[in-house]
Amino acid sequence: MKQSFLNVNSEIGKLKAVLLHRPGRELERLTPQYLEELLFDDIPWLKRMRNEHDAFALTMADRGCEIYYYENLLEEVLEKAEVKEKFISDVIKGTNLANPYLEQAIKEYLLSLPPQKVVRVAIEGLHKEDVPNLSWEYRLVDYVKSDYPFYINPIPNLYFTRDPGTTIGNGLSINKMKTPARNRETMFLHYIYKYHPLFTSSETPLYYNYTDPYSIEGGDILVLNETTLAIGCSERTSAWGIETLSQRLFQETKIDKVLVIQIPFTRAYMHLDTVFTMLNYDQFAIYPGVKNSIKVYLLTKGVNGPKITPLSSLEAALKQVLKLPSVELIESGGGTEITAAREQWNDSTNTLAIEPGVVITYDRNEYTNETLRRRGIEVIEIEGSELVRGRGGPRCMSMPLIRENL
Ligand SMILES: NC(=O)NCCC[C@H](N)C(=O)O
Repeated sequence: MKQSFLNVNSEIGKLKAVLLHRPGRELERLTPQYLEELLFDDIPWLKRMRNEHDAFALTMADRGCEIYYYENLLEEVLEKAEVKEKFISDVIKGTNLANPYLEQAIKEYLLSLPPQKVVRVAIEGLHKEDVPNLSWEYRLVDYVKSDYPFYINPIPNLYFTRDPGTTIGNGLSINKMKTPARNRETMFLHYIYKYHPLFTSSETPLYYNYTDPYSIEGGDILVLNETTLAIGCSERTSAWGIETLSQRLFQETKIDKVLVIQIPFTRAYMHLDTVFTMLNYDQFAIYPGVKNSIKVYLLTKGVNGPKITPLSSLEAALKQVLKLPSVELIESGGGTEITAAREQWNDSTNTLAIEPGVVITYDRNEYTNETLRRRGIEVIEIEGSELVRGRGGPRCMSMPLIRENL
């Protein structure tokens, strides 16, 4: 068996392959009423959003990175009839239709569609108006739920490909999402992992699965180097999720240290990478508003689970685990509290390193970008006026599959 297709041993090695999702009609199904449930704060304009996303993809491609898209990989996987049928059953299982007759009617409808259309419905959702002639045995639940517009919810967060899956070394973590709004995304990744030739023709260890009980999301996982991860303990990533993944990595891989960075549990910084990212060997971006509330713990191999050691400060912890004489924590926002908070909300700290010292950021975060440049970082700006409305930046919108080793 060939060695794994995946290879990510750092946050900053030259990016060679990445998994993206180009925003589609699922975004046009957001209405003010369901924004909170679907984890959005605003309604993006899809046409411009897609242009911005295409420019983001091109920026990476121009620097030698191969781009894979969820939609294409899924379509290829669903070419096999038996996989398509299983996939449709799993999509339906994840809905709350609550009537087996309705489930059966929707299953039959989806089975009649070609793979491309099934994938589109699985992403865009199925609005009641999409299938006006659907008929099934009506039960009380159908009357009770008649005001709800969807049979299958759209999944507008799929373009934040960072969160459902994480490449760690040559293996994969298919993450367990905190909220139902994002569960189907991880199910997609599981189908790709299980059935796509990229994975079936090689050996890829799986360290975590979406069926595991404790939540852990990719925006919280940073691969600092070959032997060290940082994992945010956050609104989305649970302490038990961190222990479980760490224990498995300690047993099965070269990883022997996990730096747990606890941040405030709040919507504005739902993942570690919304306040802290790696820019270069010894340089990091940090939102100053969390500096005083961060707590840090080191996990190492232990007897009944990882050994846990509280550490005094993030800076000291990074020096210790990376064996560096000094590290530079560069504060976002250009030195003003208000600007820092405003730019953090617009993902100033969510930088994506595409090689050491070279990052992609949103152009709107002028003060942070200027600060990074003054510290010697090459900042490549992309437009993100629409993309940002989902509360994520370049790091959130990318799942690295391959990075060159440093
Ligand atoms: N890594 C990230 O911070 N991803 C951003 C996710 C935003 C999305 N609307 C969410 O709330 O899950």
